[in-house]
This record gives sequence, C-alpha cells and structure tokens, in this order.
Amino acid sequence: MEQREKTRRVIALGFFDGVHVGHGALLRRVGEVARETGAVPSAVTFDAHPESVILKSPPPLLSAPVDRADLMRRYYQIQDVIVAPFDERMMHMSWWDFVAEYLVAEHGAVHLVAGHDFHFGYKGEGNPQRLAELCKVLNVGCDIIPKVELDGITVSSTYIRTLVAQGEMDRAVTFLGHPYVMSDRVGHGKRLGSSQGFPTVNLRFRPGVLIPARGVYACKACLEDGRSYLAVTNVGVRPTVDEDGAVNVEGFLLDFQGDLYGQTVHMEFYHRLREERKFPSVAELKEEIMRNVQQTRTYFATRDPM
Ligand SMILES: Cc1cc2nc3c(=O)[nH]c(=O)nc-3n(C[C@H](O)[C@H](O)[C@H](O)COP(=O)(O)O)c2cc1C
Ligand SMILES: Nc1ncnc2c1ncn2[C@@H]1O[C@H](COP(=O)(O)OP(=O)(O)OP(=O)(O)O)[C@@H](O)[C@H]1O
Repeated sequence: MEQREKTRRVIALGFFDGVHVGHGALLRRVGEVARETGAVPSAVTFDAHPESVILKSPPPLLSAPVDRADLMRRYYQIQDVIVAPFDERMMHMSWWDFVAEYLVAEHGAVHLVAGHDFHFGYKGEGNPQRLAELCKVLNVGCDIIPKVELDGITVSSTYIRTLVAQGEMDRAVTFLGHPYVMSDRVGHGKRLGSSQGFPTVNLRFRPGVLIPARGVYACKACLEDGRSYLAVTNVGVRPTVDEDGAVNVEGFLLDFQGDLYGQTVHMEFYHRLREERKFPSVAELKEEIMRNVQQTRTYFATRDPM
C-alpha cells in the first residue's frame, strides 16, 4: 500500500491563554527549529481549559480558542494550531501516550518545546524531565524553556487575567507582549449609525471569556481588510441610558465613515481612560465622550504602544 508522506512538525505544548511573552519564548524557539529542520511550526492547545473539566470551575479566559490560534499565527508565525479536544480520552491518556501516540504518531512531531513547569497526561504525571527523557528514547528533539519573568514576576495567564479584570491594560500589554484583544464579526443590525452622533460598533463576548473592568478605553480597531482606526471603547452597563444591567462593549471608531457589516473587527485595548459613570444627561455624556476622543488621540500621538 502506498504510504503518504506525513507532515513533520515542531510542536509547542501548553494551553497558551492570551499568548503572553512566556509563551512567546516557546513559540520563537519553535520557529527557529522549524527553519533549521524544515518541519512545520505548530502548537497544540486544548478546546477547554483542563481545569474546567477536572475541577468543574473554568477560569474566565483571556482569549477564545480561535483568537488564541490567530495570535500565535500573527505574532509568532505558527502555521498549524492543533486544537485538541479535552475530552474523556484526552483526560485519561497517560503522559507517554500523549507524547508517543498523540504527538508523534498522530501529529508527526519531530521536535517538542515546553516550558519549565509544563505538566501533562493523566493526573498531570508528565513533567519536563519525563518529557525530555521520553523524547530521547523516541529520537524526537526537545527543548525545555526556562521561566520568563518581568519585574520579578513570573509571566502567567493567571496574572494577566487579574490585570485585565482590573482594567490595568498598559501592564497587560507589557506582559502579553501585544495588546489585549476582543474580536467579533459585525452582524446585521450592527451597522455603524447612531442618533447620538457617535456611531458605535458592538462586540459580543464569547462564552467563557473574561470581561475586562468596566470603563472607557483607548483602543485600536483593526479590520480584516487591513485598515485600522483609533477607537474609544466603553465596557459597561450604560447607566445613563439603560436599566437592564447587561454589560456591553461598544467602540466609536475615530475618522471612520462607512459600513462594517460582515467584517471581523479586532478591538485592541491599550489604556483605561476612566470609569463608566451615570451622567445627568445624554448631552453631558456626549461631551465627555468627545473629551475621551481627544485623550485617545493624545495617548497614541505621544507614545508608540506597539
Ligand atoms: C466611548 C464611550 C463611552 C461611554 N461612556 C458611558 C458612560 O460613562 N456612561 C454611560 O451611561 N454610557 C456610556 N456610554 C454608552 C452610551 O450611553 C451609548 O453608547 C449611547 O447612549 C448610544 O446608545 P445607542 O447605541 O443605544 O444609540 C459610552 C459609550 C462610548 C462609545
Ligand atoms: N513565564 C513563562 N516562562 C516560560 N514558559 C512559560 C511561562 N509561562 C508559561 N510557560 C510555558 O508555556 C506553555 C503553556 O503554559 P500555560 O498555558 O500553562 O501558561 P501559564 O501562563 O503558565 O498558565 P496558568 O497561569 O494558567 O498557569 C507551558 O509549556 C508552560 O510551561
């Protein structure tokens, strides 16, 4: 029987929520080895956070799986992001089967890259030392990346979640190595256009994803056609005009005119300008938003955030 040539991959291992600078150290190494060996730069992540299945208490995530894959491709040129189902089979797979069967036999791994504290396999019994030893036996390359720290703090998704939840976006940008981003495809009925003079685009939260601290943020809105605009974005319940208490994310794109229907908008958050407030009138709210527009222009004019 004719045997099909299997894709050879260099694979980074982890969950990669947010794709931060610690993950970046792994993903850059994947790129180097891929260039040296001609194998495809890849990463394996999971569709559900392992904690959500084992402990039944999912941590709210920085990014949905699709955004995680997009970040790895955009910032680190990872070609294939394999989103593994974290199901019963995966949960009960031994650490060596995960390496030998899943990564090597099923996905063609010729080199694996993991972090200093990577635990995997049934009951988390796999660790970096075991991984390195098994790779030797299997004749597969392996790199264990030492921990990356900033300001004496170990960079982690957990820490960055606390920053985003508190609205500390400048610091989140530093630890992520790129802006925190929320993406959505603009659907029908969400065309730009508003009676108030500041048309907004609404972004929906994906299930399981963290809600940033309420407030008004200096942002950049990147459209899939390559254009990008400064934006001022409110995360909140709009107490001046609404009483239902639902949290909305709505951004006003500066210097933009047109229709965003059908486009995917990546809203990048850089800096929190103020808290959300209840204004005595819509006119006063509008005045404040115009001030926030100026603050956003100044913010981006006086620094080059990325
Ligand atoms: C940059 C920005 C800041 C905002 N700040 C507040 C605020 O502090 N308080 C508030 O009640 N609503 C705030 N909003 C929400 C507005 O009330 C809402 O966008 C406006 O009333 C238009 O509503 P509509 O889209 O239903 O026409 C803000 C909206 C934007 C775009
Ligand atoms: N600061 C870091 N330095 C080096 N490697 C890291 C760092 N943070 C994570 N890694 C590695 O990146 C891979 C993915 O890690 P993981 O998704 O568990 O990230 P994490 O930030 O440690 O998450 P959590 O905060 O939920 O523990 C793992 O192999 C892990 O060891």
